[in-house]
Amino acid sequence: MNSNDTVPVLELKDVKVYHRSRTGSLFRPNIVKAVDGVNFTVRRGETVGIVGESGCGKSTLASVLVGLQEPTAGQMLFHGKPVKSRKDAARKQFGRDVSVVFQDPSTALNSRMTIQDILLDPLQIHGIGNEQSRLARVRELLSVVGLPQSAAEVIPSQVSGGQRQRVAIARALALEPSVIVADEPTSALDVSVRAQVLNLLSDLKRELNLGMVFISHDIQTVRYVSDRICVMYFGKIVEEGTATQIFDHPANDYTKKLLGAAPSLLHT
Ligand SMILES: Nc1ncnc2c1ncn2[C@@H]1O[C@H](COP(=O)(O)OP(=O)(O)OP(=O)(O)O)[C@@H](O)[C@H]1O
Repeated sequence: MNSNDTVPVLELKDVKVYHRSRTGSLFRPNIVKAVDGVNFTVRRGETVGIVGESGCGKSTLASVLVGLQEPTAGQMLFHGKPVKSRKDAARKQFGRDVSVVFQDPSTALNSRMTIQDILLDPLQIHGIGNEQSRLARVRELLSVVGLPQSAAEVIPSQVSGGQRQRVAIARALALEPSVIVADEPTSALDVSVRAQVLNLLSDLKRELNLGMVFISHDIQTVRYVSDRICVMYFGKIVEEGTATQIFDHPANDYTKKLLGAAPSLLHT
């Protein structure tokens, strides 16, 4: 870890995301506290897992972390500085530095573009290099995620689900981010390829000194990849610790319940 790694790439301070629910009346709306006062950090070189049941606010938190959702209250810091509105100049750097891998690569990738064009897209949008260097970067990205060079020529539906998620990971890496937010990245995949994709993410984190936010409803999967685990319940982080602390000495009743209900690794 060098000195830059001591400042979190992303930090949330008492972040809240509240929605008006469809129930309730105009005068007395019901408020859904999707994220309710979350403090969170992620640094380069660490994987922070966020685990909790469906509806606890994981995806909302992910969308705040990648800049898709403005918090109702609280603050997000990027390399120690507040991230302001979408028009803020720092947002461009933010867009390069924080990338996302979604649950389902079938919907996350443009089905009509070749894999080469999918990987060229972020490089072109950010005006990186020339045509030749961009094509070289595509070849490098394919190799980094363990895909054959021939994959460049085909469209996403012509490769397997696991390979499609590798394409999504390659796209997330294209701009050399500091942090990747992976929201249920293995849940839509066949059980037989989940461990391969998890191992790829862990290897990339180590080799590229990435920060990783790994979000899943499955505590065993989170344990497999995470250095630190945050347990989420009804919009709040109710417990945080290393995998050993959480698994061997859970302090919170909800964590204990999650552990009690945890199915065997990677098989949900
Ligand atoms: N735009 C919205 N309007 C109203 N309620 C919302 C909105 N977005 C999310 N919610 C509610 O906020 C809560 C948290 O949702 P979120 O999708 O973040 O949870 P989650 O833990 O990711 O669940 P899942 O794993 O099922 O996606 C849920 O009760 C959800 O219904």
